[in-house]
Formats: sequence, structure tokens, C-alpha cells
Amino acid sequence: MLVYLTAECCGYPISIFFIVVNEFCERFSYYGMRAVLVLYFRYFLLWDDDLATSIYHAFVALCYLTPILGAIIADSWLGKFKTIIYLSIVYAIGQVTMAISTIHDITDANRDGTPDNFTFHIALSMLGLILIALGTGGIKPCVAAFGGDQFQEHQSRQLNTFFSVFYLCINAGSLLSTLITPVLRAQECGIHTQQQCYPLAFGVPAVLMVISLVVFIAGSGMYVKTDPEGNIMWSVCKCIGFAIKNRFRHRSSSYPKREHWMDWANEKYDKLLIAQIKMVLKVLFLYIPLPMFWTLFDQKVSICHFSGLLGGLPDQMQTVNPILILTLVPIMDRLIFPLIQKCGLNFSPLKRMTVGMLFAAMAFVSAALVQIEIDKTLPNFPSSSESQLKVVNTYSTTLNVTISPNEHLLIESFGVQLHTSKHTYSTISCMFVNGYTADLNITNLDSIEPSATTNYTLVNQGKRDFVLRHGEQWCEFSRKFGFGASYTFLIPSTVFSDDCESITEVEDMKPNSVHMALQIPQYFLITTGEVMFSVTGLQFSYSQAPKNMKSVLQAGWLCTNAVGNIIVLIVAELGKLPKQWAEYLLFASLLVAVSIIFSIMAYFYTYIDPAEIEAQVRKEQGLEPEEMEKETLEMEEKDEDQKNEQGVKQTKI
Ligand SMILES: NCC(=O)N[C@@H](CC(=O)O)C(=O)O
Repeated sequence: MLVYLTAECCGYPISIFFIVVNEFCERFSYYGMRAVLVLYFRYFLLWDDDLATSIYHAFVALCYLTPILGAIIADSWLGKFKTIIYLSIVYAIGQVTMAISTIHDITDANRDGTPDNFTFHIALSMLGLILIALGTGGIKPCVAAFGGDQFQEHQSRQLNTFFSVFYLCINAGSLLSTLITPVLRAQECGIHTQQQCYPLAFGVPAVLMVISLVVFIAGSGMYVKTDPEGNIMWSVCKCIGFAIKNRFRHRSSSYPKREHWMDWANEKYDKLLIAQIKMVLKVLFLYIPLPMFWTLFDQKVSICHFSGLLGGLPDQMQTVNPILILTLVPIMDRLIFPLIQKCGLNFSPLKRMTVGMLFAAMAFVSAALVQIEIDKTLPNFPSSSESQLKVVNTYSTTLNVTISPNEHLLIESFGVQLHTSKHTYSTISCMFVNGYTADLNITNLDSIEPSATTNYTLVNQGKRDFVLRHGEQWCEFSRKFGFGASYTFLIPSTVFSDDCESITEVEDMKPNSVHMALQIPQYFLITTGEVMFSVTGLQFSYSQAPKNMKSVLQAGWLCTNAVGNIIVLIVAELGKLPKQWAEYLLFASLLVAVSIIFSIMAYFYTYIDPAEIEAQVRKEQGLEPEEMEKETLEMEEKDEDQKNEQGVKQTKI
């Protein structure tokens, strides 16, 4: 048996320091890139909103599917240490490729500030994203499990704290990068023309990934490294396949039943392997309902109704989650969980996860209530059988407009009338209406021809100044804008003679009157849910996995997140309910139903100590651990030669 003597500090292995710093840098790299990814799709590649969001979610889903690959490589072939190093190199190459794809000057031959060859940028960025997904997903189950491997048996309390600290590092990295990369993107840079600095926003995460790799390699001498015990995944698949086949062959009632269907592999496979597979399958079965949590969690951005109210750039809104995580993890670990324990309640990991799901459901109920309040302040939008028509009168007297044989609108001079009808009219909407007799230039907008309108233009909240110009003539006016509002400005022909005084403002949509504080409960609830669900799930997956399949079970856990993301994509494709609040309530109800199912499954789950079970099986077989490993390898070789299934021999009982 191998005994590692590891250097310790305050009861923790020192090697842990390198692993958490590595995780911090890697998460900085990943979340930093993610924070500007949709903006890059929208404003650099000029994709529409739907395409940008779909590719984004597909990328995130891929990042949570590739852990299976990483886990197989680690547990069956290279071991966790080498897998982390090799896949981190792939990851860093992906980040660099991504950063290069954002340099507009590469294809901007005519130097107009926009790339000339979009295919090149799209191909390069997609290649970068695939490499990143392979890298980040591939190392993800290995890093957490490798961290866990550093602890000895007597350090179980420290091991639990490690997973909380690990989660804190994830969120510290994500918080910093989500604050920094949008600021980097907002800078201007370029060789021929100055544009938004995407190369810097993607380049810094690439540098952080390289640092992450260097830090990990720096700790090399201190790690506990366990080599894979042969091709374990292949053995697992063959063992399961044999159990199913053997069960089918002995389906007649004359054969005695066995305790577990995997026991039908007893004739050919080692008892230890069968015991390990049983442990893994039991946990994976328990994970079946879990993607529903991630489906709600991954939509959390959309339940934050008026992001700008919290201040900052819209892409920095994603910082609320890590800030709350950094606050809530220590509170839960140091205060809430010990307090619950002191009250004599058994708040076991699976109970925590169930409560976490209920918190997420409550967040959606809270979002539904806020949405109902917001809906009250919104104008009546046309239903699917209606359309809205806006008529602007720039004539000098009141006009009577006939829209259909029987419907009349009376519109005052420089008035606007919104008309909803049961017939099909095209909607006319505008921000500025030019009633002046010549072209006008308005700050930050293109010039508007006489009697023409601009599209709705997004402006920041608060007081804004506009300058109107025509040749040498100009005037200035300012208006205050509230969130969620929309306005139309009617510019009369006398605009310059009265110094912009006669510009009429029409409020098409009222500003939000729902207080921002109403949003706090939903942020708080979903993040509390995450701490109970996700941190516990991470610890649980490690503690319930057999030694040789730690990464595999971590990958199974991460897969629940991938499936959650895929459900988000499917839901987006299927369309939405007409009322947003109803959709939130539907999701909340689904999660409550799923958490009830999960709690029933959890009730029947018996917590295990994999090391103890493994030792017990070995004892039953009268084998010392090293002999056992030798035996497994011999079994593997024998198995390869044993092509004729008919000649199955009982190798071990
Ligand atoms: N707050 C998000 C977070 O901490 N995410 C973790 C866990 C996960 O996504 O599975 C992470 O980024 O690793």
C-alpha cells in the first residue's frame, strides 16, 4: 500500500494551495471570456440576438459535456495530473486562438474598422471555442477530484472545507474577470482603426490560463498522484455488458434471484470492481432529476428584470452571483450549518441539495411576483391578433385621420396617437421625428431627412444632452430618462428659431416604477439555493465515489449541468408562454415536483464510505491491497484472451 507523506500547513496539505490558485486563474480565464462572448457575437460578428444566444448556450453545454472525456482519459489512461496538464495546454491554445480571432485588423484590408472576411473570424473563433470547451470541461472533473486526492483519511473535516474554499476560488476568479473584461472590451484599440478592444478582453483570459498552467506545474513536486488502475472505464463497460447479458441468459424463474442486477457479473468479474460499479451507478441514478435545478439556474440572468438599476455595464451584472457566493459560502459553512447541527437536526448532504432546489424554486416564484408588478406598469401590448399603429401629426393644425371605414383618430398638431386595432397595420415607431424642412444631425445618430424618423435608440438612464445641427445652425436640449421607458421627440420646423424649446416629448412607455429592492430576494434565494445544491453536490460526488472513479463521478455531476443547459436551449426553441410570470411559475412548479421526487430517491439512498467497502471486499477475498491491484491487472489480460463467452469460468467467488 502506498503511503504519502505530505507537507501540511494548519492541517491542510500545502499542495492544495497550488490547486486552488490554479482554479482561481482558470475560472478567471473562463468567466472572463464568457462575459464578453455574446457581445463579441453580436457586435463583432454581427450575429442577431437569437443566433448569438443559441451558440453561447451550445458552447456552455459543450463545456459541461466534455468532462466525461476528461474523466475517462484521467481515470483510464493518463491519470489526473497529466490529464490536467495536457488539456490545460489545449485550453490555453483555444484562448489564444479566440483572442486572435477578435483582431479586426487581420482582415480589414480597406481599413474601414470592420473585418472584410467574416468567415475567417467565425472559423477561428469556433475553433478557439471548441478547444476551450475541450480544455475547460476536460480538466474540470479532474481538478476537483485531484484536490480531494491530496487529503489523507484523518483530514475529512479539512476535505469538506476544501470544497467550500474551492468554490470560493471559482467565484472569486469569476467575479474579478466579470468586472475586468467588460472594461477592457470598452477600451479602444487597433492598428489601422481604433475599435472596441476585444483582443484585450479575450487576451487577458488567455494570459490567465497560461498562468494557471504554470502554477499547477509549479506544485508538481508536492502532489499526491495516483496512477490509473488500467483502463477502468473499459472494464466497467464490459462488466456492465456482461451482467446484462448474463441476466438475460438466466431469465428463467428456475434461477435464484440475486440481490443486485450487477451481481450477475459475479461469474466473470472481480467482486471489487462490481462493488465499485454499484457505488457509481447508485449515485448516477440519484442524479437523474438534478438537471432541472440547472435549467432554472442558467436562466437566472433573465429573471433580473432591470439590470441597469444596480449600476455598471450590463455585462457586469453577472457579478451579483459571485459576490453573493463569496458572502454566503462562509455564512453557511461557519454559521448556518453548525447551528442546524447544534439544534440536533440531521441536515445530510442530500437534504441540503433538496432544500437548495426549493430555494431556487422560491427565487422563480419571487421573480413571478415582481413580473406581475412590472406588468401592471406596462402599456397594453397588441395581442397576436392585433397590431399597433402610431400616427404623428407634424402639420400645423389638428388633423382627422381615417384608418378604416369606421375608425377616426383626432390628432393635435405635433401630437402622437397610438391606435390598437383588430386589423393588421404595420407598427410605426420612432425616437426622433424630423418636422424641420431640411436634414438634421443629432448627437450620436445618423442624419435624419425631413419628415423622417429615427429608429428607437438606446440611451443610458439619467439626464442626457442632445445637440441638433443643420449647417451652421444648432441648438441643445436635455431630457431625463427613466429605466424601461420609451419616448418620441417631435422636432418642429421652428426648432432653431426658438432654441430647441418647441421640441415635444411623448412618453410611449412609462419608466419602471417597481422598486429595484424587489429584485434582491430572487438573487438571494437563487444563490442560497446554489450554495446548498452545488457546493454540496461537489463534495457528495467526491465522497461517494470509489478511489479509481473519482473523476468519473465528478463528470457525472457536471453532466447534470450540461443537460440543464440543453433543456434551456430546447425551451427557447419551443417558444414562450404569453405571460412571463406564468413561465416563471411553471418553472418553479416543475422544480418543486422534481425536488419531491429527488427527496424520495434520497430517502432510499444509504451513504457509504467507499474506502471502507473496498477494504471489506478485499478482506472477504483475503487479499492485501497490492495483491488486489495485481489481480485486477491479471484479470484484465485474461479477459482479453477470453473470446469465447460459452466457456465462462468462475474465476473468483
Ligand atoms: N456561481 C457559479 C459557479 O460557481 N459555478 C461553478 C460550478 C459549476 O458551474 O458547475 C463553476 O463555474 O465551476
